[in-house]
Amino acid sequence: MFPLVDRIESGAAEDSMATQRLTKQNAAMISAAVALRADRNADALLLLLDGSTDWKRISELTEANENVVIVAVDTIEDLDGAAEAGLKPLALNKEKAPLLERLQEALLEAAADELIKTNGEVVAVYSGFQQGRLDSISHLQLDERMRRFTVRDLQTLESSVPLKTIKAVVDLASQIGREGREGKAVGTMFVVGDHRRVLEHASDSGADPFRGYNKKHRNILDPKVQEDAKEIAQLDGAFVVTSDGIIERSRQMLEVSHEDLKMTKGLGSRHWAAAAITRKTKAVSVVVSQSTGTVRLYQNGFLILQIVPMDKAIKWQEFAFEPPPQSADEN
Ligand SMILES: Nc1ncnc2c1ncn2[C@@H]1O[C@H](COP(=O)(O)OP(=O)(O)OP(=O)(O)O)[C@@H](O)[C@H]1O
Repeated sequence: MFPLVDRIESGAAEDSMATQRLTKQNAAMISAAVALRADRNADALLLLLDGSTDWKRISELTEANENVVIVAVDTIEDLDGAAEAGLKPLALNKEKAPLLERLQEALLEAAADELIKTNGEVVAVYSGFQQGRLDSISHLQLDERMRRFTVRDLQTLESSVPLKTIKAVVDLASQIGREGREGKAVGTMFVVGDHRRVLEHASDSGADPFRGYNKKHRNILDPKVQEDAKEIAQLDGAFVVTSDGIIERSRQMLEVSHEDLKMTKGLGSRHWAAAAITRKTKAVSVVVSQSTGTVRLYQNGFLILQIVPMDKAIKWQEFAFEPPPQSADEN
């Protein structure tokens, strides 16, 4: 009659799974957040948890049958049973990332899945200071500028490249645009799909660090490969990616004429090349602007999507007090 309970119990018994205990403290914090959500009439409640838990109990505590309750953990396995309990499960795949990055990713994913509006309000509960102990509640007002293409937007592109690949590339590009590398803004380009024809218009701009590796180590859906790509994105040239997500080449200069293209003023040669290659081939290109962090996606020579980055996430470790410059005092 209650297969859900069985599943939670058998799941919790597996050693490999991370769990979040529902202590009295944790339950009290969740109840407080539920009250705050109701008081503020926020769109959703977000529980950022360290692992699997008693989803049925969470569902009862949060009155999930009447409200949008998002439960975010790092791995999909830990969410087993959450959807059946009436919760909205989100796998972040951001293990060991700083808290704010996980929180931001949860909000972005929730907006992309249309669980919350990009200008909505969310009450979030999370462990801000001590793992496993829900000690913090935030009432967040999302920014109008939080734009991320929704899955529906992307589906219009699926004709030439599978949605899974485009989503992974756009996610990676958005991260590069938002985070840069070692404090510096980074611009880059990914040309995805129809790679043989793309390569007819490409030449090496330098030694290609991906060359010679087997496919497993070039799969852009793999988080480790994404980290490698972030490093290489600092170098000149484009990534050429197959439609199933394998980085075929990196550091490629594209040579394509763009005489017949119409483009927004102010965009430079990277953007022109990105648009032009999608005119000559069936590829989709995803460009990160170094100057603004904006991600643009081109298909058939046209701009299809534009994702303006959210305000950069605050990183605690980068906080350092700097006295105001002398000249400011003198003015
Ligand atoms: N044809 C091309 N193929 C691949 N990469 C290119 C091409 N043209 C330019 N780039 C890359 O783009 C970099 C920046 O060029 P440019 O400033 O003209 O581009 P942009 O479109 O204004 O981009 P951004 O907004 O990032 O500054 C170059 O250093 C080079 O790495």
